[in-house]
Amino acid sequence: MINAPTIILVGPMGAGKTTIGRLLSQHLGREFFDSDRVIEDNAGADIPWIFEKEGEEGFRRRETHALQSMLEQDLPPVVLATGGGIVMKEENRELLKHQALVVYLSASVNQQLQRTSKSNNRPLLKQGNPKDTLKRLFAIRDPLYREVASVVVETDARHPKAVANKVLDAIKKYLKTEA
Ligand SMILES: Nc1ncnc2c1ncn2[C@@H]1O[C@H](COP(=O)(O)OP(=O)(O)O)[C@@H](O)[C@H]1O
Ligand SMILES: O=C(O)C1=C[C@@H](OP(=O)(O)O)[C@@H](O)[C@H](O)C1
Ligand SMILES: [Mg+2]
Repeated sequence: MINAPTIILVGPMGAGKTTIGRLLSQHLGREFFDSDRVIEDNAGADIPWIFEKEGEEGFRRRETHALQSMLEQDLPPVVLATGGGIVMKEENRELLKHQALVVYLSASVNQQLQRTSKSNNRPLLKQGNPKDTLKRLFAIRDPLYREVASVVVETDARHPKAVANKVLDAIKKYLKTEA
């Protein structure tokens, strides 16, 4: 068990935030949340529906609200997976930097493409060429993920369990240097 604050996973679509977050929460005996699920539960609708009816702007408003309400609650430390675009708003980045231990799960564009190709629920990858979109988003967002993260873990060609172990090791190392 480690004595860390709330752990928040950031990174691009397909980095494995949802998958690794769940594994980490099980390992740490903590509750697991995913901001995308919180948004869907609050809206009573899924993400494609929200994008269709309210546009990306509406989704981002809901995302900030979900992040704020999660971090404002006086919960014991949890594991929170976020959506890939959470770093786009400065107010979100400020919350992330100051309220949690943030882990950036990084992945190459090819790996992101492979991992996102099986599902149909990411509206940003439904318009245009998905590889070009992922490349464009990576150029904008990679520096923002690095800005908010205390720890960066590369996920390419690693089984989810191996990634989760790597994250735990990286967190322990980070906490030691902070102590
Ligand atoms: N390290 C990994 N190796 C292989 N497949 C992975 C890995 N991490 C996640 N996946 C798979 O990739 C897909 C996307 O993962 P997900 O956790 O939803 O990513 P994110 O939440 O970052 O978009 C899922 O099908 C998941 O099972
Ligand atoms: O990168 C993004 O802007 C998005 C990522 C998605 O989450 P995942 O990163 O878990 O796929 C989801 O929040 C939404 O489709 C928008
Ligand atoms: Mg996810």
